[in-house]
Amino acid sequence: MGNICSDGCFGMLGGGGKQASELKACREELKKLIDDINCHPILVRLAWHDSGTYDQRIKDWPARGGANGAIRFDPEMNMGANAGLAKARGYLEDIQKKHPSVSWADLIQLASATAIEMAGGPKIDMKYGRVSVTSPSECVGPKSREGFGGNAGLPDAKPPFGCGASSAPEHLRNVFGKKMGFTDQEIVAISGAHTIGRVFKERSGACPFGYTDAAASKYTKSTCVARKDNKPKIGMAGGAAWTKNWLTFDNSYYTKYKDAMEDSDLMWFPTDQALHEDPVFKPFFQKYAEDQSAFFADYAKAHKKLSELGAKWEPAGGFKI
Ligand code: HEM
Repeated sequence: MGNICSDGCFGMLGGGGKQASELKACREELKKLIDDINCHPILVRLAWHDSGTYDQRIKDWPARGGANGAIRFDPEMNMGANAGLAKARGYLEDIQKKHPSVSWADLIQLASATAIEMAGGPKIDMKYGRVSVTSPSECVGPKSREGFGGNAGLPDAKPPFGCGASSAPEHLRNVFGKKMGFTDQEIVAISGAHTIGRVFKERSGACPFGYTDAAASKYTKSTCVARKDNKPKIGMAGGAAWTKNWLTFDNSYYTKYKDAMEDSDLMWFPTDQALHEDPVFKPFFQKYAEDQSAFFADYAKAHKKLSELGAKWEPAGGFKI
């Protein structure tokens, strides 16, 4: 019989103490921030790019990368793949100053999980207690990942792929499989995060749409409605999204991919296309299109895994809030 206390008992016994109550206070502040300025997507991206440096082939912390808060320091923040994310760090800075016992690594992951839920996505079974790195010298270098040309092995949306892969499926498996330890099914599930968010000319440069109404796509102008509750506000106008309701977390990334491929005001990268063309990815893509609850269940598991990659825990095993 499994040990039912392996993770959860810290939470059940009130483990984490002051940190747990401070994290709950942060969560309330995050909810208000997200509701006010609609920054759900950029918070999700910040957390994924903190975790996304993780390399399972490296054993030492923090050299192995992952969810350790290193993205807040310039050596990582200034990597090309992180363009635009300093804005999200700024949002969290004020909250962290008010709650210094909460680690940056935890705050970043809490913000992302809260953003997913607030956009209408699944509740993620998160745990906390991640230790944060404390200085820029603990960041991983852009070229530190064997087989990857830069960005600590974060993915490229289009060729040429920094790992030398000749196709998008091969690139996804190099990044998420070989480096980070995800299965093919988990790759398809976690990619569904693109059901929210946008691409900006000024950040990744991966689309012609940029800041302001003048440079926005049809679906990202300040008059557009994208939230699940249909509130008429989107935060900053501009960029282009994968879905029309890009502040709502649902399975439209899978159900409406043909729209995204055909409509020049929507985004669909070769790495998105790989998921419905590769013979092993495709059945999972179809399953998530047919069954939103299956997507939510698998997304929540993959997101939890991503949020814990490379982390060092205090107390050991972490705690629930
Ligand atoms: C499959 C590999 C992936 C590639 C190639 C990729 C690429 C990109 C690119 C180019 C952008 C636009 C950034 C900008 O211009 O501001 C973006 C945005 C975004 N990505 Fe990904 N991504 C990948 C996987 C993921 C994963 C695993 C997640 C989360 C779990 C994620 C979450 C997001 C979110 C939420 C945004 C929107 C950010 C915003 O609106 O500010 N992506 N991604």
